[in-house]
Amino acid sequence: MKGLFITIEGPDGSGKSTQIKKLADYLEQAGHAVVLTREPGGTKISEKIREIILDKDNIEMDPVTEALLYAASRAQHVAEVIRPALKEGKTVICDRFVDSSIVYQGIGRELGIETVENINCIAVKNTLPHITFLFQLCPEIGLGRKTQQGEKDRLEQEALDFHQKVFEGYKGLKELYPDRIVVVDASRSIEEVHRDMVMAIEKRIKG
Ligand SMILES: Nc1ncnc2c1ncn2[C@@H]1O[C@H](COP(=O)(O)OP(=O)(O)OP(=O)(O)O)[C@@H](O)[C@H]1O
Ligand SMILES: Cc1cn([C@H]2C[C@H](O)[C@@H](COP(=O)(O)O)O2)c(=O)[nH]c1=O
Repeated sequence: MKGLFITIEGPDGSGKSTQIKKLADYLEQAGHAVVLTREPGGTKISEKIREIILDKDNIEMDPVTEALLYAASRAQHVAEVIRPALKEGKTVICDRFVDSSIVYQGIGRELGIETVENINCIAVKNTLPHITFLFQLCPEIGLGRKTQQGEKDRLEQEALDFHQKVFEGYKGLKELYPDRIVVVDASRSIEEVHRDMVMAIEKRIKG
């Protein structure tokens, strides 16, 4: 794996998509060949799986099915987009990755971290992020930011209690993977958050 693999994680509405675009612009201007992608999604098959998982009609889905669908979408994404781009030395920035499954399915749906890690082991093999920005923002603010964005998807429709578990679950990730996780206070302005991310990336590249 020659390129740099960056992932952005955090609760719904914490500002990930906003920051990813800014980070991609910054890195492109600094001369990186950037691939910007997201999960679930990033390939034709993975986007079709996304439609099933996030269907606004909210058809009941077993948590194991949900975890396997996220992992299936990820397997295709890693094989078709992420791994080839990294091999070519590109910088991949991905909006969510395995950590989302650890937190949403492992903790939110209570499948357990180990079970979700095992499922995803097959999907990603050894393609893991070098640096993960972990956005911290309580669900009341995050979901509040999203209220103007139209109909809620299946996960966003979950009760506040579920989103609270996700928020708490994310807090524990730094302890699990201390080397690659950079915690970001996402309650600040867009520019302040961007500045922090640039500083962390520069440190990582120079280091
Ligand atoms: N730092 C910030 N302060 C205030 N509002 C913000 C900030 N960052 C993003 N927003 C706004 O919050 C909303 C959600 O942001 P964004 O779509 O980037 O979040 P997200 O984490 O990608 O959400 P999701 O995971 O649900 O897709 C948008 O309307 C965006 O303009
Ligand atoms: C990758 C992944 C995502 N999720 C959840 C998190 C969000 O609620 C949605 C994705 O929507 P977004 O607008 O693109 O953030 O799916 C999950 O539960 N498990 C995962 O592995």
